[in-house]
Amino acid sequence: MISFKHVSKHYPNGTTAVDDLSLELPEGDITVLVGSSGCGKTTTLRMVNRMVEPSSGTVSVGGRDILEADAAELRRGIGYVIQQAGLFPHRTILDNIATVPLLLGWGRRKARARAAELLELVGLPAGSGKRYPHQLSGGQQQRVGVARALAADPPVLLMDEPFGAVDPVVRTQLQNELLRLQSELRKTVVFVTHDIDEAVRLGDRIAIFRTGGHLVQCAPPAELLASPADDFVAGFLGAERGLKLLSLSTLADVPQEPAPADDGTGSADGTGRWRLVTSGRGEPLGWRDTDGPDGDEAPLLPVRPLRDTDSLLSALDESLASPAGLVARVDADGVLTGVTGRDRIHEHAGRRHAEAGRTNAKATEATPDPDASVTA
Ligand SMILES: Nc1ncnc2c1ncn2[C@@H]1O[C@H](COP(=O)(O)OP(=O)(O)OP(=O)(O)O)[C@@H](O)[C@H]1O
Repeated sequence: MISFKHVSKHYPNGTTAVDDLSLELPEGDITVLVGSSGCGKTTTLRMVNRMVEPSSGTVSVGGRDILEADAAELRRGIGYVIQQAGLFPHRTILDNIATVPLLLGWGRRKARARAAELLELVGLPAGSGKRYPHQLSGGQQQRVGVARALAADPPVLLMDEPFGAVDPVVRTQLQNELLRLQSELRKTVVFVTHDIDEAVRLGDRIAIFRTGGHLVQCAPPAELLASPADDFVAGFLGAERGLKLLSLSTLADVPQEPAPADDGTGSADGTGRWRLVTSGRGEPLGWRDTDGPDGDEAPLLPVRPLRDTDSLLSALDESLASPAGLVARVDADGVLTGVTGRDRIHEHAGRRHAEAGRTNAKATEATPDPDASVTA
C-alpha cells in the first residue's frame, strides 16, 4: 500500500535524514518506526503525505507516486495525528473533528453528524463535543486528535508519537483503544515512537532505524525479538527481549488437563488438596484449600482465569500467583475448560524464552549488509 523505493532525504545544511530507504508497508497493517532521536523516523513519516519531499527515490501510496498527486488531495486521504493532538484551541471539539469533512465540502450538518459518531467511536462522552480543547485532559485531547484524523475515513493514518505526552496509565488505555479501532477499521497505519514496548504492543511490523537514516531491520515483533539482525537491534530491543517474546506468545499451544470436578469429588492438582470452585455457569470463582482447618468451608483464594489468546507471560505470572500452582483456562465466554500446571507453563515459557537467548549469539555473528534493502 505504501512503498519506499531507494528513498533518500538530504537537507540543505548537509544532513542526511533518510538514506536509501526501501520498505513496503502492507495495507491494513500497523507499521511502527522506532530508533534513537534524529534517526529519520519523522522525516520518513512526513514523506508519505508530502510534508517533506524526497531528494531521490520514489514514495508511492496505493501504487501512485506521491509526487504525481496533488498534495492537498493526497493529504485528504491520509489522516495525521501528532503528539499533544495539535487541536485548534478556539474551535469546539466537534468542529475540530469536522475539520476535514468541512474542507471536503460535506456541509455543516453532515460533518457535525460524522464528528458526533467519531466522538463515540473513540470513547468520548457526547457532551464533550461542545467543549474546547483546554477543557479536556491530555488523553482526551489525543482521542480527539485520532477522531479528527479518521473523520473523512482515510485509508492511511500517520501517527507521530501520538501518545508520547500522556502518563503511562492513559497511554496504555490509548494503545488499547487504537488496537480496538484498528481491528474494526483496518487502516494502513504508520506509527512513530521512541518506546520499544509500545512498538511491540502495537506493531504488526517494526522498522528499526539507526542514526543517519538507515533502516536496519523490519519484521513482525516476534521475529524481531527472536532474530535481531545485529547487536544494534538486540541492544535496542533491550535486555528483557525474552520476556517481551513471552508477552507476544499465547497460551493456545499449551495443553490443558480436564477441568476438575467442582462437586467435592475431584481436585485440580491430583493430590486432592486444591479445589477450583465455579459458578453455576462454570466460571471459576476461586481456589479452596481443603487441607486447611476449615476444610470444605475454607474461604476462596483468588483465581485469574486465562483464555487461549492470553500471553505466556500472563500465564507465567498466574502460575506463580496461583496457590494451587495451576492456571485455570476458560473459553471466550469465561467458562472453565481445564487447567494447566505450573511445570508445563514453565516448560513452554522456557522454550520460547530460549529462542530469544539463542539468537544473541547469532546477532553477534551477523554482519549486516549495508547494501541490502529491507522489506516488511
Ligand atoms: N528541516 C530540517 N533541516 C535540516 N535538518 C533537519 C530538518 N528536519 C530534520 N532534520 C534533521 O534530520 C535528522 C532526522 O530528523 P527526524 O526528525 O526525521 O528524526 P526522528 O528520528 O524523527 O527524531 P526524533 O525522534 O528526535 O523526533 C535529524 O538529524 C534532524 O536534525
